[in-house]
Amino acid sequence: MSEELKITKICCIGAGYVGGPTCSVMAYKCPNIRMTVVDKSAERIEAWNSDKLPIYEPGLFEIVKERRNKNLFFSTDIPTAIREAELIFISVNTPTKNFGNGRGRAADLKYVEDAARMIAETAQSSKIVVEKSTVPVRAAESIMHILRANQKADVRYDILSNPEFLAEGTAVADLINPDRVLIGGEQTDDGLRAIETLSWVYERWIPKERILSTNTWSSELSKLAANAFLAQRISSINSLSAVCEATGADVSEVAKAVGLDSRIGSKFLQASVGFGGSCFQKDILNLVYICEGLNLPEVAAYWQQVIDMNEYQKTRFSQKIIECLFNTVSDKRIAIFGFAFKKNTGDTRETPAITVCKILLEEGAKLEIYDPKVEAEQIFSDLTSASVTENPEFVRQAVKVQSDPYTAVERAHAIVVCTEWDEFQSLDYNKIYGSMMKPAYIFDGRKILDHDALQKIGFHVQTIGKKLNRAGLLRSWGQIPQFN
Ligand SMILES: NC(=O)c1ccc[n+]([C@@H]2O[C@H](COP(=O)([O-])OP(=O)(O)OC[C@H]3O[C@@H](n4cnc5c(N)ncnc54)[C@H](O)[C@@H]3O)[C@@H](O)[C@H]2O)c1
Ligand SMILES: O=c1ccn([C@@H]2O[C@H](COP(=O)(O)OP(=O)(O)O[C@H]3O[C@H](CO)[C@@H](O)[C@H](O)[C@H]3O)[C@@H](O)[C@H]2O)c(=O)[nH]1
Repeated sequence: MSEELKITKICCIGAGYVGGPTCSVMAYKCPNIRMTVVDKSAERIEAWNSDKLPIYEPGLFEIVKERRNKNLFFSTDIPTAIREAELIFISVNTPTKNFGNGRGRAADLKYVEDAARMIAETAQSSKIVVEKSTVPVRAAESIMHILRANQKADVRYDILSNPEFLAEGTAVADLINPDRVLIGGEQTDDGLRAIETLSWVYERWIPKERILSTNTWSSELSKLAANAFLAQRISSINSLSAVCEATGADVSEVAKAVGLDSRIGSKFLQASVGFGGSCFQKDILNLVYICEGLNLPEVAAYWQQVIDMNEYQKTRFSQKIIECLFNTVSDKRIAIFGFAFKKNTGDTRETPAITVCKILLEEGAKLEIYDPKVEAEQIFSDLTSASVTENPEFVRQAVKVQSDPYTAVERAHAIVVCTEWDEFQSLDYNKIYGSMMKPAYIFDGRKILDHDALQKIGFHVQTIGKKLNRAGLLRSWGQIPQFN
């Protein structure tokens, strides 16, 4: 790599779950590159510059503390950061559109377009612009149009696609040691040179053989495809969890037996209450929308089924709770253990806990919610949103957020585990049993608890993909049984 390809200043537009951790790790691994992460939200930037970062990720605070104000800067001064940078990551949100054409399915690219326009207005020198946000196939073309239509003399732009594959809760580890880095670009001399330049940055800490380059459209589609494949595995095992509950098979045993086939592999076969998070549903809906637009209805229907199965699983689990509690939860106290969409994050976007709580609230339950990382304000904001209730005041009265699991379970009829936080495994369940109403129920939506031990204490335990109730199992033989 020649010296001229070296990058010394990078700007990242969007200081969210991707922009923040990605640039922090880049700053940590590339002390000679000055990273400036900008955002239009002054509140978010203030938090990145404080001791309470706006997102929780294991190991992130330590890295930020080490590099902040050395070669890692968080700022709202977007024009200056754009002007100074040689390479710009666009890492803004691309939510599902909630209006107009493609409502509920297409990705809303307005933030990406805003970022591209800001670059076009501000840049006074040539830039490599890198699409890090997850976007529909051919979105780079739109960015290119905007930039090139507003190009000043002596300013040129190269556009790259460099999707991010980090998972929340393990973002720092994923960024330090990724399975692969994907860089898509134009297959021209200029395009290949831009790919080489971005690759040079990643090569500061990632072995070159893990850096893959493709054409732009393959790179954009690969990101949607990877998420669709991962979510499809979860929906597949979740579909089988229903068969297990109806037959006496154990989904963990099935997943193990299936996953040991090296052609299938063991990861992402953990049956659960359903997948959540800001990406899987959004990206598959986007893929479905693209397929419909390409007049490929069979392909669209195939991927839509992954989402439909996930909805089925969340509803099925919630219905099971109601059925087991004698078909009524009206005025019953139910402790919800975990609200985040997975452990080790405070993120609640598309968390299955919202669906479970919504259904229980509609049936008149009183909820006592405990999550070690999600703020009460966030839980109330999620549960009073228009998609959950028409009556926010009713929800505020029916929900309490507790800062301690033992308080949450006092006089509760049931515990529902919605997130697989490790700490739920080491609670004192004898003490918990003592303070609950009887019969005391536990619904383990994450399959993390010791069900035998809980049953010995006296709990009635229900979980995903395994029938624990012996009487129910006997009843089920010779017929297609219901849950209990
Ligand atoms: N969250 C994840 O784990 C993850 C992983 C891989 C990829 N992605 C993708 O990365 C993208 C970003 O996701 P995220 O979770 O970080 O989103 P986020 O909502 O946490 O952060 C996006 C940030 O961009 C800022 N922003 C929006 N428009 C702006 C503008 N014009 N100028 C300056 N700032 C602007 C917002 O204020 C916000 O802080 C999405 O496309 C997402 O699909 C997310
Ligand atoms: O076997 C499994 C694995 C995961 N989940 C659930 O699936 C959801 C998503 O989990 P995960 O994929 O670990 O987290 P995300 O942060 O959503 O990461 C996904 O979405 C990101 C955004 O696009 C991608 O970058 C990552 O590669 C991709 O894993 C969570 O609710 C998990 O609890 C299961 O139910 N069973």
